[in-house]
Amino acid sequence: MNRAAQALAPAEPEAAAPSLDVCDLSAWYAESRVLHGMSFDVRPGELLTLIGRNGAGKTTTLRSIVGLLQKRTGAIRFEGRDLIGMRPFEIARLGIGYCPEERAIFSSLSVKENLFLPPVLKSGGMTETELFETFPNLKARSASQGTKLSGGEQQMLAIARILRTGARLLLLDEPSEGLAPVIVKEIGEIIKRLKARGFTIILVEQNLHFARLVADRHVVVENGKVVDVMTNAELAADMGRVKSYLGV
Ligand SMILES: Nc1ncnc2c1ncn2[C@@H]1O[C@H](COP(=O)(O)OP(=O)(O)OP(=O)(O)O)[C@@H](O)[C@H]1O
Repeated sequence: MNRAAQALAPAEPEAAAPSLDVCDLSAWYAESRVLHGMSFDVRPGELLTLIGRNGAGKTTTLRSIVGLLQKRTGAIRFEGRDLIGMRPFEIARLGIGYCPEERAIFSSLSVKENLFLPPVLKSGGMTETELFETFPNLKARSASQGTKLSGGEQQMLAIARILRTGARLLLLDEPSEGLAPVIVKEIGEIIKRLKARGFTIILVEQNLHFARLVADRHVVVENGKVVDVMTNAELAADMGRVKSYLGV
């Protein structure tokens, strides 16, 4: 292309700014330092997994993002705003939803009561109709008590609950844990649908097979640090690379 044509050519579109940008994040439980300078980013609409051995610091990373660990340094920018120094309720209001590993379903409340427990924090959250369309099993069980639900139904309820709040960035901690393969597949389909609706998702996951089915990129965590980042295609082409980190 000659110079005149170059001058007229449209500029390359800039890569989308990250939705979440974690930079040199360290975090402590009391005096015990668990994260040692974590850095990674997530682009809008992307599904990123955090994978690594037990105790690597994946859950702690999610808890640091949402402010449940207050002793943290570095930067965590969400849509350009630094979350370090903010309280959990302020972070939730920005549109970040956290679904913890223990699911935290209230056993004495019905499905519907559990669903409506967290307040709507931001506009754009799913309506009851949309939620029950996305989670038909929950509609059938809407009057059942939390204790009567299967593990898979509890997991679906825990995810559905944060979708009502208006969160656009979802942090999901091991949604496949302890569930039968057929239920894991259903959860995978739901996560794919949420991604198709434009949610940005960070998924902590030990189940590599599940992670491969839903993710765009994978961040490998070891001893509170990022030791590798790979696209889903790179993971599929070289499973040995990630298995060596996980020791499986
Ligand atoms: N409440 C706590 N107080 C003190 N140390 C903790 C606490 N929770 C976790 N840790 C420690 O922090 C480290 C990281 O734990 P974390 O739960 O983030 O790991 P993980 O990668 O999510 O692994 P897992 O899959 O086992 O949950 C571990 O050494 C763990 O023992």
